[in-house]
Amino acid sequence: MRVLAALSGGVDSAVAAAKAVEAGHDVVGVHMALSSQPQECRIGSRGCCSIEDAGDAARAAEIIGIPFYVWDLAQEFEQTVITDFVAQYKAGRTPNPCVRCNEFVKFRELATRARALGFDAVCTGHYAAIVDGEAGPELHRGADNLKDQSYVLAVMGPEELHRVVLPLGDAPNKAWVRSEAERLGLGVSNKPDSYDICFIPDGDTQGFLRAHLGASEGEIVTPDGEVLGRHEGYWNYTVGQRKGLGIGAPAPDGRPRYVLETRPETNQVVVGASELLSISRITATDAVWLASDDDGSDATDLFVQLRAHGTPVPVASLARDLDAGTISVVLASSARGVARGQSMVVYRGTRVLGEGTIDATGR
Ligand SMILES: Nc1ncnc2c1ncn2[C@@H]1O[C@H](COP(=O)(O)OP(=O)(O)OP(=O)(O)O)[C@@H](O)[C@H]1O
Repeated sequence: MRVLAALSGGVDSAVAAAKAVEAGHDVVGVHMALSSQPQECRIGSRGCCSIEDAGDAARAAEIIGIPFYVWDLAQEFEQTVITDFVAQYKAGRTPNPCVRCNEFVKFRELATRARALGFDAVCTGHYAAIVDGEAGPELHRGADNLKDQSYVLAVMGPEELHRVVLPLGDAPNKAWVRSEAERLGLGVSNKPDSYDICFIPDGDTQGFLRAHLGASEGEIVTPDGEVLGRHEGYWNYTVGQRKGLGIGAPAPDGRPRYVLETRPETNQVVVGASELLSISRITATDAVWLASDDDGSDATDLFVQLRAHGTPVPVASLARDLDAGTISVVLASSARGVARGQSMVVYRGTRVLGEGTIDATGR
C-alpha cells in the first residue's frame, strides 16, 4: 500500500513509520506544523508548536529512508481544535482537544489530502489496533492498557477504518517502543512523551482560558441556590472537581463539596455532596458508529468509557438513533463526575463500536 506516515517528531510515530516500511508498505513521512505563532516556540518545549519536533521528524524520516514533507495545517488547527476548545468551555462543557484534533485535523484534513495525493492509508503512532473482523476492519484497544488510545480514535468514523495503519497496536509497552527506536537507530528513543494539551505546553489551562475568555465573576451556589462564594469564570471548573473551589467552609455535615454543574446562562457554579455526582443515564450527540455488524443492542460485555484513561463502565442497555446522531445508555453501575463535552466511547470487550459527545446525564 502507499502509506502516508504522520510523524510528530516523537518516538511513537517514528517507530510506527519504520514498522510500516518493514511491513512492505511504500511510505512517505509528513509532519504537520500546527502552530500559528512559531515565533513563540521555545527550544525544548514539546507542544504542537515546537520547531524541534519538525526537525526530529525530518531526521527520523531520513534514518528510516523515506521522503519527508512538512504541511502547514496551523490555520486548520486554530480554526477547529483551538476555537472549539475555547467555545466548549464557554458553553460550560469540558472538551477533549485530542479527540477534536483526530476528527478535524488527522482524519479529515490530513486524510483527505492523503487520499487526493493517491495514498491508500494514513499511518500514526497511536496505541490502538486495527483487527480484521468478519465484517471488515475493527478498531480495538491497544495491547498496552496503560497507553491505549482507542478512546481518542473512535471519532475517525467507519470509512477511515479501511484507510488507517496503526503499527503500535500490539506494542506491549512504551519501553518496548523505545527499545525498538534504539534498535532502528532512531535518535528520538529517549524523547519525553508529549503534553496532554499540546497547544498549552506550560499546562496552565486556566491561564489559557483567561487569556481567551477574560474574567467573569459569578456565584458559587448549592443546588438550592444558597450562595457560598464567588468565582472568576465558570469555565475554570469541571464536574467532579473538589479542590480549588475557594469556598472555605465545608458543608454543614462536614463533608466535602464537589462541582456538580456549571451554568453559563446564569454564570453560576453549582456545588454539592459527592452522591449528587452519581449518574446512570447518558445521552451523547454527534454520534459515529464504526461497527456495521453490531448495533450495541445486546448488553453482553458492553461498556462505555467516559474520559481518557477512565475505567470502563458496564452498560445495561443502549439505544442509538444514527439519523439524529444520538447514542443513549443506561449504565449497569453508576458513574461519577461525568462531564458534558467529553467523549463517550462504546466498547464490546476490546472492540470500539461507536462514539458520541456527552450532552446530557441523569440519575
Ligand atoms: N504534528 C504532528 N505531525 C504529524 N503527525 C502527528 C503530529 N502530532 C501527532 N501526530 C500523529 O498522531 C499520533 C498520536 O499523537 P500524540 O499527540 O498522541 O503523540 P504521541 O502518542 O506522543 O506520539 P509521538 O511519540 O509520535 O509524539 C502520533 O503518533 C503521530 O502519528
